[in-house]
Amino acid sequence: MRTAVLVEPTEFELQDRGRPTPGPEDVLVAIRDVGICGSDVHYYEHGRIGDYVVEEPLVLGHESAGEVVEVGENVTGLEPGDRVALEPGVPCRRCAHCKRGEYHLCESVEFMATPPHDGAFAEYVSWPADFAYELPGTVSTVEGALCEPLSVGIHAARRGNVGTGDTVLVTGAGPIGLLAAEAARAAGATDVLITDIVPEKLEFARERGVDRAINIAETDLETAVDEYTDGVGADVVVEASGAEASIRSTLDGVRRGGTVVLVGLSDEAAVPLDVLDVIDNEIDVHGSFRYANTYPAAIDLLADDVVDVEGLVDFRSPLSDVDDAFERAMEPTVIKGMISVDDA
Ligand SMILES: NC(=O)c1ccc[n+]([C@@H]2O[C@H](COP(=O)([O-])OP(=O)(O)OC[C@H]3O[C@@H](n4cnc5c(N)ncnc54)[C@H](O)[C@@H]3O)[C@@H](O)[C@H]2O)c1
Ligand SMILES: C[C@@H](O)[C@H](N)C(=O)O
Repeated sequence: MRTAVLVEPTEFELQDRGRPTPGPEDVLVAIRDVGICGSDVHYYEHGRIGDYVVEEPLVLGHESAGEVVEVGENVTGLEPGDRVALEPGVPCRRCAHCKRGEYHLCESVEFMATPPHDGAFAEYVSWPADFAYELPGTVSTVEGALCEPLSVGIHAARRGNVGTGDTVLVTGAGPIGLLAAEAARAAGATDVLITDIVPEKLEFARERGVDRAINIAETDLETAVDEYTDGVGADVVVEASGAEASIRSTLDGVRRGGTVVLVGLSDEAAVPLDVLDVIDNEIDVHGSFRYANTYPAAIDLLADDVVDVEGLVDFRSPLSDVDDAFERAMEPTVIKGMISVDDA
């Protein structure tokens, strides 16, 4: 099977690899669509993300969906011909975190395209059937693949306990910020504000329906949020840029007694936050890492046309053009590039 393998930073090789054989609990999936995530681009450019270092050739891509072509002998509920979205992180299912339902925190999770685990830029992937979610007829495999970043957004909204009537400020209008904003809206937020420093990103966010798009390169965040909220501040701030200045400014946007959810991954592990501000104003600061139990909700949001993920897609490239696709994905105005594996 054709497989795009990152052999060196900025160098993919199209290899012919053996088609995997599904184990008794697995499904063999003919991959159709795979999103290019910022983390894929980071591995492509730098060969590492923090402590995760690409030491052996690695197959990237963890936002994927396709068609089941074979099922293991113990698999029930899925059959050849079903279209599925693949949840990329498979936990041990036995540890205390798994048993509490927070399986994304499992220390033994194997996450696609995170060294040393291969991802989905390949014609076939064998995957545990309980992490393959059937897509209804109205949900495309492009949408199925983008259940992954949508899941990050849903989890962030859940971590922020976003509720009916809330005002939510999202910082950073990349795919994660946009989908966090739309997940917040779906959770009941009636006012959604977003920031960025790239005018095209802000214009796009406006077109997708945010109530206020703030260019933080030109406008003071606190002033803009105060103006919108009559000096109260946002109930929930979701930080989705990873920029240090933005992480620090979350406390300027949140109301007293509100919640800050940190999603964006800073290049620096330590970012100063004013803890006296946190204490005095009783701010809840929550980390948000990947997701658990979100795929069914993501699929429902797509099936019900509550969230439009296809509108985020700037281009779709065949697997054979993976190098070019990654170069395009790095352009600052691009939101989402996709690889169409079956078009190769
Ligand atoms: N915690 C998790 O589970 C998780 C999952 C996926 C991604 N992430 C992280 O979330 C962040 C967003 O991911 P993405 O794919 O949307 O990235 P992205 O780079 O496409 O988007 C980030 C956006 O932030 C904007 N930005 C930069 N500086 C800013 C500032 N000072 N204020 C406001 N906006 C600013 C950029 O212009 C860009 O539009 C990244 O840091 C990524 O690593 C975290
Ligand atoms: C969650 C996922 O989108 C992220 N890129 C990760 O590797 O954790």
